[in-house]
Amino acid sequence: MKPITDNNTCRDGSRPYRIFVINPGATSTKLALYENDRAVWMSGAHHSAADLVRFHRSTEQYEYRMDFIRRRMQADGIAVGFDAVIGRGGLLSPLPGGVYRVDEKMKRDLLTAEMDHVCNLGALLADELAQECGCPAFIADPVVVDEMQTVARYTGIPGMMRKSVFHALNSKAMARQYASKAGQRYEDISVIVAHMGGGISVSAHRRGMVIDVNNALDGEGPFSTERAGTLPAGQLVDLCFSGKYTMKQIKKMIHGHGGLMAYTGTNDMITIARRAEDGDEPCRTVLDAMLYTVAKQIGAMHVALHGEEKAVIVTGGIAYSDYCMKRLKAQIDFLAPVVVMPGENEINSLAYNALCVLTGRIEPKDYSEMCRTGR
Ligand SMILES: Nc1ncnc2c1ncn2[C@@H]1O[C@H](COP(=O)(O)OP(=O)(O)OP(=O)(O)O)[C@@H](O)[C@H]1O
Ligand SMILES: CCCC(=O)O
Repeated sequence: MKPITDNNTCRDGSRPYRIFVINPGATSTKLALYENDRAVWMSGAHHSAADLVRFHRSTEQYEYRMDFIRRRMQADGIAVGFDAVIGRGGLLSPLPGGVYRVDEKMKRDLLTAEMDHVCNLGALLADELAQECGCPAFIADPVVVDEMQTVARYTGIPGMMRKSVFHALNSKAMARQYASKAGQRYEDISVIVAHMGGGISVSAHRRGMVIDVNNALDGEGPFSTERAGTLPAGQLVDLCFSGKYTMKQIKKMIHGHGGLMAYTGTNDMITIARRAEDGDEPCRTVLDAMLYTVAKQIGAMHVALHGEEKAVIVTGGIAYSDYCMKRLKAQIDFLAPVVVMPGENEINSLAYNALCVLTGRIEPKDYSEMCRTGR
């Protein structure tokens, strides 16, 4: 994170800003307390499948996650007294990137969101803690950031438009970090970012705007450790009408039990890569196939950017895998320099965004107003 050197204390200059960060993930909750740009407390845990199996929709996990947060805070003596609370943004209406104040409409929209993902809880959890201490709650660069160019929105069926749903927060943060290290502004360059986590999104960033990206949640693009990616439409239709599966079962094949999980029985890339390296031929072939779909998607974004990208950034948990990175790079390094930035920077960038609001460097956007006027 870029260090803050000016105007980074409370308005009266007496103490640093206290920013509480909540990042609910599919199988984890990550928490942090920042004083200005410094993390003074970090906590979090993996939630086991056994713990989560009783919940049908992610929003049903609200009490469970809030209880987890309070227990972690209590255990480490973190009192509720903050200048801002910021959470990961959820599946709202499509929005331009930026920081948004949590408001009543946002909360209602998250509770009734068509698409289900636990990131829908970020704003709701943040709001409860913020209300308790009378500070503002925010989200930043939610997964629905939509800056797609018009031609990227079309499908071959009128009325069926593509949606921009991707790892916006981390992808933009990594692209900014790359630009800053190269002595440039994110707003002045083009880059491709491949986020390889539980889902995989490959986004084309042109001068600060993501002009095209695969919908990582809804059957588009590469297949991933647990998602099916783009499927042959005709065969999918046949499967849906075969009478063998319920809608819920088909959705599970696409999202959750698809991809490498369906072929290998695990969604853990560490295990899968080890098996491939140890000579498990079927495992190696399907992993190669997944990496091939990622490489092809990167090629597509290269075209979207007219080949003007300064780099292809590869990020997310899978970017830690030397095995995967070596095999991916070999397929794409003729396009542009490949920069591997493993892991994710979500907690850090959420805190940074909140600090920018508190210090007046970012004007938070009004979600309700944005929905009403489209601006
Ligand atoms: N050191 C590592 N080597 C190889 N793979 C790793 C390593 N660490 C994590 N992974 C893999 O990364 C994947 C998870 O990545 P990440 O934590 O970015 O995803 P997530 O937060 O669960 O989902 P998403 O990023 O889609 O929201 C898992 O398949 C995990 O096995
Ligand atoms: C769409 C971004 C979140 C995910 O893939 O899990």
